Amino acid sequence: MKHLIAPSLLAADFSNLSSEVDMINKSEADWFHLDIMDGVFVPNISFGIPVLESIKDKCKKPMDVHLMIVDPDRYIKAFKNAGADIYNVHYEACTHLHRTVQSIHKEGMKAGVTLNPHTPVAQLEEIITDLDLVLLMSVNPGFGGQKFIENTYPKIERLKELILKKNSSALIEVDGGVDNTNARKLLDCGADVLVAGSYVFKSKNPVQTISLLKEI
Ligand SMILES: O=C(CO)[C@H](O)[C@H](O)COP(=O)(O)O
Ligand SMILES: [Fe+2]
Repeated sequence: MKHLIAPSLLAADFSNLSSEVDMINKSEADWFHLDIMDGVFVPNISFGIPVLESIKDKCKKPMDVHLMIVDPDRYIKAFKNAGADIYNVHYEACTHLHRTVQSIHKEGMKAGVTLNPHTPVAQLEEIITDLDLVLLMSVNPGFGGQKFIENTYPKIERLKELILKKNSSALIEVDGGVDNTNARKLLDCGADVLVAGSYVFKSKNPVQTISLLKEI
């Protein structure tokens, strides 16, 4: 499978959101990556359901929603109604992860589980066959523009091994500090989806930057 690119709107110009969405629609990007932060699970607040609702009809590609919030179970239906296609919850925020994954699927969304940099992939051993996606954080969640954590490479390899061992079809997504210096190696280690925020939106030509990531 050709790898997928999911630009993170966290780094977009919010005063120009509509044209940023159009830019992604026109580009070779595969998904919209939407970072939801509640100021509790992570020390930052981003945007929420009303913003997604206002762009959902404009977004012509799947909406990959990354929930950096406590108790993500409470908002499964609300985000589904706001246009989410993929509902990515943090392992660290879920007490009854299996039930959460069931609820996400019941709403007709793909279920993703995100791991913070310190959380071992082995924590997913008993649930990996139920997942559509595992998102590995390659920075500590909460902010864009942070430095990529090098331990992500062997972590991808360990996750890939687990996925193969369990015959799971889960995709591996990597999020945080992704750019042209690490993308090739991330794909070689087994990543299927690359999230990129600052690298795309702070570049001179974001459409071209997305193509560059896509053609790696
Ligand atoms: O989840 C996130 C932060 O918690 C963002 O998706 C991530 O940081 C992308 O931004 P950048 O590419 O600038 O690191
Ligand atoms: Fe994210």
